[in-house]
This record gives sequence, C-alpha cells and structure tokens, in this order.
Amino acid sequence: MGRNRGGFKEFGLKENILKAVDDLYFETPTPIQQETIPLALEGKDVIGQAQTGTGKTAAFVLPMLQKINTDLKDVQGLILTPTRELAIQITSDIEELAKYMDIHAVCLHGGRDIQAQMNKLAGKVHIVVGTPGRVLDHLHRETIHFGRTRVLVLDEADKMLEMGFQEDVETIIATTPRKKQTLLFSATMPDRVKQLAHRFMHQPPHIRIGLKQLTSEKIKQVYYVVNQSDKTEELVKLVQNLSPYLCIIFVNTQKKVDFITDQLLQEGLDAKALHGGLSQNKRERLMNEFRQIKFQYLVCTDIAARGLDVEGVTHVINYDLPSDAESYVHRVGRTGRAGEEGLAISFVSPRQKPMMRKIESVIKQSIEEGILSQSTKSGTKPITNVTQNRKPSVKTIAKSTEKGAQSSASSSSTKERKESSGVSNKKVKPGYKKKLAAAKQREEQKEKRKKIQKKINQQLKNNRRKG
Ligand SMILES: Nc1ncnc2c1ncn2[C@@H]1O[C@H](COP(=O)(O)OP(=O)(O)OP(=O)(O)O)[C@@H](O)[C@H]1O
Repeated sequence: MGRNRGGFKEFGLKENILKAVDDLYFETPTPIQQETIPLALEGKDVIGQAQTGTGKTAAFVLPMLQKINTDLKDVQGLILTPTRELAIQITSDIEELAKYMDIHAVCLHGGRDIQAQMNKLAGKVHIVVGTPGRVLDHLHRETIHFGRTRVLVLDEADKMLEMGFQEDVETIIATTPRKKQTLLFSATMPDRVKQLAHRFMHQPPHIRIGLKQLTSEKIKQVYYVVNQSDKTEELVKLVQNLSPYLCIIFVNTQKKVDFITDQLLQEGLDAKALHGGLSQNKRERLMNEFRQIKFQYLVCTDIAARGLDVEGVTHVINYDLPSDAESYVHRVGRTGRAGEEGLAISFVSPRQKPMMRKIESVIKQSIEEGILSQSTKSGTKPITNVTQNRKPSVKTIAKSTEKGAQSSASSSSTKERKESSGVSNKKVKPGYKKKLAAAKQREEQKEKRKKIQKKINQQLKNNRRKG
C-alpha cells in the first residue's frame, strides 16, 4: 500500500498508475492537478494555466495514461511541445509514470535520425511526444497516423505559436479525429492562444491557479541596472558572491552564450554552453550532465526556458532581458519549482528600464531594484539564504537522477528503457544491475554535491570575512 496518496486515489486512477505516482513521492495533487485531472478524466477539453513548476505535466499525463488501451497498437495520445528538450523531458516523465504499464511512448523531434524514428513508429506506439516540425514530417511520409488519437495535448502552446509553428500545429490537428479530447497547458496564456484554443476545443473550462501574480511567490526577483559594457564583469563578480547550487544564465544570442561561458571558465567557474547551434547529441548530453550536477552554471538561450525541470536550480540570471514578458515568466520559472525557493536576477541597461516596467505590469508584481555594488561586495542576504535553504532532498535528487538518466531515451518500451540505461539484464535477477547502476550514479552525485557545497561554504566564509 502506498504512503499518502489519498488525493490521487480519489481520482480513480488505475492501481499501476498510483504505484508509479507513489514511487515519485507525490503525496497530494498540486492545485492544478486537483482541478484539471477530474475534468480531463471525464473527457472534457481543458485549458490549464498555473505558475511554473506546479506540476502541469502530470496534470495531463496522468489522465492520458488512464485512457490508453494497451491492447491496441494505435497512437492514442499526442503531445506537442515547442522545444526538443521539453519533448525529451515529457517522454521521460511518461516513462516514470507509466513504468508499471505496457505503454509505448515515442519522442519525435528534429536533430535525430528520421529512419530510426520510422522504425520505432512501425511498432506499437501509444503516445507520441514531439515538436511540430518533425511530427509533420512523419505525417507527410505517412509513417504516422493520428486517426485513432483520443487525447491531444498542446503544451506551452503560446511558445509554439510564437516560434511560428501555428500552421504546422493546425495541419497536425486537422489529421486527428474530430471527436477527441484536447488539453492545453501553459503558465502564460496570451489572447492569441485562447483564440486558437476556442477554434479547436469544445467549450473548454479555463482553469487558472494562483494567478494573482504570474510568477511563483517562492521566486525572489531582483534586477540590477548595469551598463551593457560592464555586464560580463558584473556577472562574474555576482556569481562568485552568490554561490548558487545550480544556476541557469539566460543570454539572447548563441554567440554571446559561447562568449560568456568562456569568460566564466576563465574565472575557474564550472560552466557549459547550451544553444540551438549545438548538435542534438551534445544538447542532450549537456542537459543530462546538468541534471546530474556535473557542472554548476548552464549558460543558454531560450531553448532551456520552457518547461525544463531540473532539481537544484537555486538561481536564474537574465544576463540579457528577454524580448517579452512571457519569456521572462518562463525563464525565472526554472527556479523555485515544486514548492522550493529560488532567486531570479535580471541585468537591465538604463535604457531597458521601461521594459522592466512592462514585465512588472504583465506579471502583476513589482520587482525589487538591487544595488549591484553592494551585493557584489558583500553578498546580499536573500541570495545566501536561498543557497542554504535549497539543497535538494535525497528523495528529489534520486528522482532527478532517474529523470536525467532516462531523458535521452527516445522510446519508453520496457525493453528500450533497459537498453537506454546501458544495463543488460541477462543472467541476473531482473532489475538488479539497473538498481546497482542507479545507486552508483547517486553516489557519484553525492560526491559532486559535497564538492560544490564545500566550495560554497568556503565562499560564504570568505564573504563573511570580507563583510
Ligand atoms: N503532486 C506532486 N507532488 C510533488 N511533486 C510534484 C507533484 N506533481 C509534480 N511534481 C513535481 O514538481 C516539479 C514541477 O512539475 P512540472 O515540471 O510538471 O511543472 P510545470 O507546471 O509543468 O512547470 P513549467 O510551467 O515550468 O513547465 C517536477 O519535479 C514534478 O516531478
């Protein structure tokens, strides 16, 4: 019998789903799950809007799993996402939640061999998670059919439209049956998306949770006015004083991402660059390494802004201000997830102050202006507080290790899951080697965390001495 899964049990979810929920230590449904899961289980179309990091993924994955008939080999669930990284992560979440079911999920995105994807599609596939371009490509090749699709999810729909995927999304929707369920989820829901939603959905209730302000109360937000020419120097000083556990630094162009990463490396900081100019293999490897805390600073473009859920991100820094308020919401939402605390810092040039005001009006919250010279000299209180409070628990670290280890897998059949973990089960008790590998990985992570923490403690001591 599970621990305390009262709320999830009340949804009437199948026992093998509840068991997986239990394994993830989800004790009670989050408010968005509480509100949307019953409606989705009833078969209603739903628009779900809730702050970042509040469990929207499980809110659409759980009802979808409940509805899949594993005896059939048709694609019954389709999830479209704006970025490859997010498609991979959702596939990994499905693998976790469907681990006691014979459900086959395939992740389809660009940058991966199309023939290999076609081979997978020739077999049993219940759920497709993908980016619109590659999904459409398979439709054109007739290697995929959505004639029996019962549930369609548009995750981060506003980003898909912003990226110019509207036509692709509409073409894909046109190949799905009229009679199906459509679920649309995001933390931000501009009017354009609502209009699209109303064209494709049947009187969907719009469930909004905690939207007095768009960003989580758990994320402390601050901005500093910095001249363009001083930004890199100030960034280095700032992160040296912040001592984050894991930190994501958002920059607007690929070239600048590389430049800033180099600067951080030259200062002895453990940084890596992530952007769309890298090969798909490298992108996936980097994300896995970051999840496994193999480096501390992820410098990236907006490809990491949407939906990515990495345990232990204590700080987000907008080295460049994003071009719109929605992107700001999603970027800062990479920290302060699942009830944890986080600190989001933005560099704003004097000319960009009106943009900051606009962001404040959209997120319905005022953002504190910090004084950089003070914070870089002595380390500000909120920053060190966040770092100290924010070590991920053993439970959640174990969870994120598993997520990371699986996230490069593109298919979730049991057999392929074993292959993707690099563990052969021949001649040993089933699951034994896998458990051993996971334990080893956890041990390595613990060591890495210890090292980072030692560095942080040392820096904090130095700051105190200086202060
Ligand atoms: N009921 C629950 N109890 C505890 N943790 C949960 C629960 N539901 C989800 N989580 C965890 O909360 C974290 C955030 O969830 P998720 O990634 O689904 O957020 P999200 O709302 O989709 O965020 P974003 O808007 O950034 O995409 C994940 O690590 C997830 O495993």
